[in-house]
Amino acid sequence: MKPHVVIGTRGSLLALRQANMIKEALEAQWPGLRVTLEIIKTTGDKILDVPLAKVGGKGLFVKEIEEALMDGRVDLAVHSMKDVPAVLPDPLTLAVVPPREDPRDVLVAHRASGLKDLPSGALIGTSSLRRAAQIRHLRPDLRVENLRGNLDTRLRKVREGLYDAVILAAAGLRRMDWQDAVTAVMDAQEFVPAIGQGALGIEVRKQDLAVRELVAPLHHEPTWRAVTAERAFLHELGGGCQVPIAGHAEVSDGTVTLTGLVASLDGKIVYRLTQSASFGQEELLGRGLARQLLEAGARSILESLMAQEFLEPQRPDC
Ligand SMILES: NCc1[nH]cc(CCC(=O)O)c1CC(=O)O
Repeated sequence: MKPHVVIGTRGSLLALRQANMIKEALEAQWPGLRVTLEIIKTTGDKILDVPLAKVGGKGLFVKEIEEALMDGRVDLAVHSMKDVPAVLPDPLTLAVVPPREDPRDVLVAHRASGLKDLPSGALIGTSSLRRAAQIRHLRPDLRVENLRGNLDTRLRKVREGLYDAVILAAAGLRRMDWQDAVTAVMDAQEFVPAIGQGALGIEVRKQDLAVRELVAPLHHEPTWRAVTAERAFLHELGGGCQVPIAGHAEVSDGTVTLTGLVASLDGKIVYRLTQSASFGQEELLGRGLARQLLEAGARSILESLMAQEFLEPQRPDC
């Protein structure tokens, strides 16, 4: 057995927490194994004052970590699946997807019990086009402003009253043990989460069989099926962070059920479909749902967004 493995991770509190969860799981599984963390600063961590949709390049939060993997500086990378682009560099692979945390979005509000009772004109902070479009669709009377930064920064800005509310992933708050901040949990059908939200992915060198064997016990098949369907959907749409795309799959009784959504930036147009398929058909399910949404009208939304000069195709979801 390999005596020592190095995990590459971003340096945010959430990324470190997630990397430590995997470190602890590996150490519990393999007594005597030494696991250390190597913090890597990514482009997404360096550029904080620009909306994610306008920061260039794909795999904003993963690229530098993938380089460290390919150089052999680290042996595995722990990512939030929603930051991982649909296509990985050839020498690397997603070896393992551990059990998913709550995939839903939550509202953290200053003085309200949910999205429905925020006063007209209330200011919502989010950097995600997906969240902004869905807020505007449900509550066109609210104001949405770009807000980036790590979880702790965003929570502080609501607490200090700079925003009336923010939308965050339940998973991040739960992993940090900050779920007390949650005002309301959004229904995943009504407010569709990001592709891969709540799931982690462990990326490794394809050829590194020793590391693949070490991480194999952390794999969770149902999560893998759900995330595979969601990512096939994203890939077929050719989309990412610069378009309001959402996708959420659930797994039960041999069936995967996928809901996909494409919206216009202003939230006025929303295309949403739900479909099921049997185990083994996850890729087809995701691709098929994407094609149906494109036919239904999503194609014209995507084309007009791609035509805008600051946008480029194939970017990660956020
Ligand atoms: N965009 C940053 C990011 N990447 C993953 C999570 C949450 C954890 C997860 O989805 O697993 C978050 C924070 C958020 O969106 O609130």
